Amino acid sequence: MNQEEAISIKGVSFQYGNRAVLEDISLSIPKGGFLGLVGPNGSGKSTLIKLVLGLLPLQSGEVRLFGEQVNKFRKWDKIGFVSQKANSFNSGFPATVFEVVSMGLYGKVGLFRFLNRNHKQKVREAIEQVGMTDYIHQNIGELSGGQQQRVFIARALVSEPELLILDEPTVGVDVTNVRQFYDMLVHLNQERGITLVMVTHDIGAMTDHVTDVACLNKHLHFHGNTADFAANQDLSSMYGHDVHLLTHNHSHGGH
Ligand SMILES: Nc1ncnc2c1ncn2[C@@H]1O[C@H](COP(=O)(O)OP(=O)(O)OP(=O)(O)O)[C@@H](O)[C@H]1O
Repeated sequence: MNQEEAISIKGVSFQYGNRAVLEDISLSIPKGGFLGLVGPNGSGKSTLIKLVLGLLPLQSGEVRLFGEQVNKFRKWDKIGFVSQKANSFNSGFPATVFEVVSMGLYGKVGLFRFLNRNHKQKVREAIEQVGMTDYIHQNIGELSGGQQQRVFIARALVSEPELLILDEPTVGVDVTNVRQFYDMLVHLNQERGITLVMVTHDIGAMTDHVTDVACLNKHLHFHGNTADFAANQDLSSMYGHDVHLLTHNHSHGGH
């Protein structure tokens, strides 16, 4: 058992009915890492995340969180999760940014109206960490997709997690804001030391920011640092990195 690992996955296979979707996955994420988990539609990414979060029962293999087996793990406030379906509030939803982020403390304080000064300060700090202080009293439904995602990250941050798992957080975020969004994640990772796992299709922006990449398609095809991923021509083109290189060259005058 290694206490330096936030997540340790060993020999995990999973099937829905008799259909195998994960086969013999072994992958560990050190504390302080920033992993991008990539793979095509239906490759098993969400299934793997659900197994890590204890939302699906293990069929074979082992998952440990901070050294503890997932089925015995109890310190769920160490782990934040933001799903791709998070930003689905309509414009009439009657809750402000402050109220939505406060919900991240419900596990601790029971009800919103019982928030004490210390809790309110934590809520304000989480909102500041994601750069949304100017919108603190605005209704969540009136914000853009990218702004809503920031608010959901603040809600996950308010209980001061050590590990944050993000499932396709840039879906619905427009291209110009994606880079800022990644910059914010890098800040959380480097300045706050929060371990990040990010499931994404967005290979281009992702490889500029994460430290490690895992490529999943039922099997784990690759796990290593970003430079090794980029240097592997077969993997890069299979998982879309060539698209990024073309765009990159173009933005430097098409040389
Ligand atoms: N509850 C379920 N019952 C049966 N099959 C499922 C279930 N959930 C997912 N699957 C199937 O398992 C496979 C893996 O799904 P999963 O959601 O893990 O993939 P994914 O990589 O997250 O996909 P996407 O990128 O499209 O979100 C898919 O073929 C999917 O149809």
